[in-house]
Amino acid sequence: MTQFDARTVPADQTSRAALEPAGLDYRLVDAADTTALDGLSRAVARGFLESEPTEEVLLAGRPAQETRRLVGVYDGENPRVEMPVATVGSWVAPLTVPGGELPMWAVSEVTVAPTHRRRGIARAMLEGELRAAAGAGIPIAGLTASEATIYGRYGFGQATWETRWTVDTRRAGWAGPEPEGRLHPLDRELLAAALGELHERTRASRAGDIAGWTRRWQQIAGTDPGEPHGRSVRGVRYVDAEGALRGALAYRVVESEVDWTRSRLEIRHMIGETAEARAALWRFALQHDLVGTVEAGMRPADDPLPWLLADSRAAVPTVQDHGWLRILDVPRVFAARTAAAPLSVVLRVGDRLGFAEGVWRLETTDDGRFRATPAAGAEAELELGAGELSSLYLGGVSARSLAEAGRVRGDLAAAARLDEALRLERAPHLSIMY
Ligand SMILES: CC(=O)SCCNC(=O)CCNC(=O)[C@H](O)C(C)(C)COP(=O)(O)OP(=O)(O)OC[C@H]1O[C@@H](n2cnc3c(N)ncnc32)[C@H](O)[C@@H]1OP(=O)(O)O
Repeated sequence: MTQFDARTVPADQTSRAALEPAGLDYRLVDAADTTALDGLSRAVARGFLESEPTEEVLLAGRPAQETRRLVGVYDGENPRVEMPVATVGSWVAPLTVPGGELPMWAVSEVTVAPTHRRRGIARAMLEGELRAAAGAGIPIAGLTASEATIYGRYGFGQATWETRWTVDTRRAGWAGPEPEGRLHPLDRELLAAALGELHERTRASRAGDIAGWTRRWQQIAGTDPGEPHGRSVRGVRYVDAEGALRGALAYRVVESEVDWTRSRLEIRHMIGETAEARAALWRFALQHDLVGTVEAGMRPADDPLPWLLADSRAAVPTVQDHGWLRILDVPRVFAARTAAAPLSVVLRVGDRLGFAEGVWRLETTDDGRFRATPAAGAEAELELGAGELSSLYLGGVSARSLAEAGRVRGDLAAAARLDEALRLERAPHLSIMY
């Protein structure tokens, strides 16, 4: 799928007008103007509590920034004129959905300077992003959030979750298969390349994943100059019995000063194209010498890890929201999705910003997809908000759970039918931060 270039979408005039009376200038940043680009990147680093970026770090960040639609909000009284007081960066990325792919407006780099917080700047920026995306015909937006409390108000809903594992390696043992392939150490440059290659080959197999980009792999592999622990990153690859690359692991070992045999191995990223590769990489981490604890974040909800261990209680999971989605075009997102069971249900969707608002008949087609059509006048069986509909879309949470929490209202039998149709074989999963 050729991706739409978000940089061609002009600044949203409603947001511009909302901020102007406060002396704030909301505008697109021209990435060819390196002073403006670096000013924005410095503001992003401040917003994300990072140290002041060096020239080398700014230079390394430019190629990725240049591909994004960057918005800065400028305060004319600011002594650093090139540094915005608020930022947002977006691009259009392919999002894997059950049965295909959708162009997704990826929202990132949302920051407001601590001196300018809670004056409605983030609201203007986020609503501006959604209007820009919808106006450009992009049917869904997505993001990963620093806090779970920020984005529900704009109609985003949690759609994928990450499991963080903490494993006591002494207790774990191994009950999984003995892989037939081989492991090889990789230096960091090769590791970045292997992660990028494997991600591109595997991302279509999990609903909720999106395409990566070069700098993301360089950051994970530790070759990016902005990575605080870059030089301590290590890598291995797994090749199958035929010699084909099937998996890669980026990790770091943090030495224990009190007991050298109880160091901590942090998994920064693990990709296995096959179950065998995933098992081999887990086994490598768990049996690493001098390691007492293995930690791994951003793992899917259905990771087989506990089943690979002799003692499943050695692996302790913590679950947290990870990927958030925001449906902008109800008929298009559902037409892109396959269904697990036949369905016909009427939904009333509330959306303060209007994009998903309405009464919709959601049904399945003869070719096993969904079809959403306006059904004004029909009696709604379920009522929910745009955020809840976005959470349900990938099948990662059930309508029945949301109904129990009061987030979906109406007929529980209709909620059960909706769940049957949205159900997936594999848990949806987003494997990177963006
Ligand atoms: C996709 C990403 O980039 S995730 C990264 C988000 N950024 C960060 O975490 C960096 C640090 N934080 C910040 O820069 C800012 O605090 C932001 C961007 C989170 C919020 O910016 P602000 O301009 O202060 O928000 P704004 O004034 O527009 O608030 C809009 C609404 O969100 C609420 N809100 C803002 N921040 C938060 C928060 N952290 N938690 C809960 N509610 C919040 C406000 O109370 C307001 O509520 P309302 O519905 O009653 O109007």
